[in-house]
Amino acid sequence: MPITYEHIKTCKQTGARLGRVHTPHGTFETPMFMPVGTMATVKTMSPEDLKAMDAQIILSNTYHLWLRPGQDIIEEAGGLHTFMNWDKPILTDSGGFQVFSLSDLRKIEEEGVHFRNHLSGEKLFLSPEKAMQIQHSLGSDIMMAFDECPPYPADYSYMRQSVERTSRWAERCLSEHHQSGKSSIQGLFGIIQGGEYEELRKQSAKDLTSLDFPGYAVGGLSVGEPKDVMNRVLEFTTPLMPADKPRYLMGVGSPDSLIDGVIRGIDMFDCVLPTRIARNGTCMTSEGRLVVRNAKFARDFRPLDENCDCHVCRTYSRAYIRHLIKCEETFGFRLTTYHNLYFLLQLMKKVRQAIMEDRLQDFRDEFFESYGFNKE
Ligand SMILES: Nc1nc(=O)c2cc3nc(NCCN4CCCCC4)[nH]c3cc2[nH]1
Ligand SMILES: [Zn+2]
Repeated sequence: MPITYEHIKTCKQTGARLGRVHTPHGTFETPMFMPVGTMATVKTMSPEDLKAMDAQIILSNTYHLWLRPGQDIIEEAGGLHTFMNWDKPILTDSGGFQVFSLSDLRKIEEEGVHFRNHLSGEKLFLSPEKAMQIQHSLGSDIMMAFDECPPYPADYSYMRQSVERTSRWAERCLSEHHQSGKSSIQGLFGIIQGGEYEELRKQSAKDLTSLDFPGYAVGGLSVGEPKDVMNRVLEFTTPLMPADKPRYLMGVGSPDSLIDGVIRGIDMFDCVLPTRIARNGTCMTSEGRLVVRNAKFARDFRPLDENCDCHVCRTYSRAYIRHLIKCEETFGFRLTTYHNLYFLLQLMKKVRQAIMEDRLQDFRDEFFESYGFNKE
């Protein structure tokens, strides 16, 4: 069993859990945020930067690495860990979401998905088996099943058909995985779909938990639905997921959504938000978002966040970082990216501490107050 979950405690104030996930490349504590390294790099960060900020696991993408450089090159390099010089855990998304969000979709069939390469326009085909073969070549510690992430909103009948097909695809992923001979060194998580429909979430959870996955994700969220819809879906979905296995909410990364997801029983998160907004000069701080490229910071020699102890905040000023961003200097993007990732990783460390002290609801209220979120 390459992936195991160790439950440490449940917060007495909320449903939040403290745990550890053991993988072939090491253990990470949960609740945990995963920096996204789509093209085998967390944009502008080195592995040393990621270790300095105590990132314990990163995410990469099957779809992108299949297209460029190709999984055969990465396999020849000895796998993704060696290729990118990251010796801690790696989770790879299966390509389901990327196909639907990046390519002009041609057709979803029982066998798989026909679409065009979003770079070259060439016709491509991705199936559950192919998605598993690519992830086996990459050698990720945690692989994701190949699923359909339906658009939001989607009507009930479409969603039901999609859930049933995703469940059949999950079975095909599992059998491909067991036939690969890699099931002792790589783990596979199932992805629960069903949109905002409780009956379909129940059906999807029943189908997938009847198959023995070492962990489960909640898919089909963070696709444009309002936050209260996401929170409602989590409230009736996480109780359907095994308590003794990791629960992963895909594509979620704003500070309020992370805290609210943890309170509803989620252990793992990933999102491009911190790294993406960093590259347009927007920073997450304890007092809310700070758009450092704004002219008002031209002579502001304070750190990005006066409550942050990261290397960037101890060394550089808003004025200097604003200057670099305005000049499109790569070093500027490195500084905002480092701080944003550090901010979210520190937030998760404070969340784990609050769970240990049974005060996560209080922590949520304090954080929302200072960050400027409404505390509804
Ligand atoms: N295999 C798979 N299945 C999903 O249902 C899924 C659902 C997802 N939902 C998101 N949302 C990403 C939202 N992100 C927010 C910041 C800007 C870019 C988009 N990523 C996802 C990835 C996913 N991967
Ligand atoms: Zn900082």
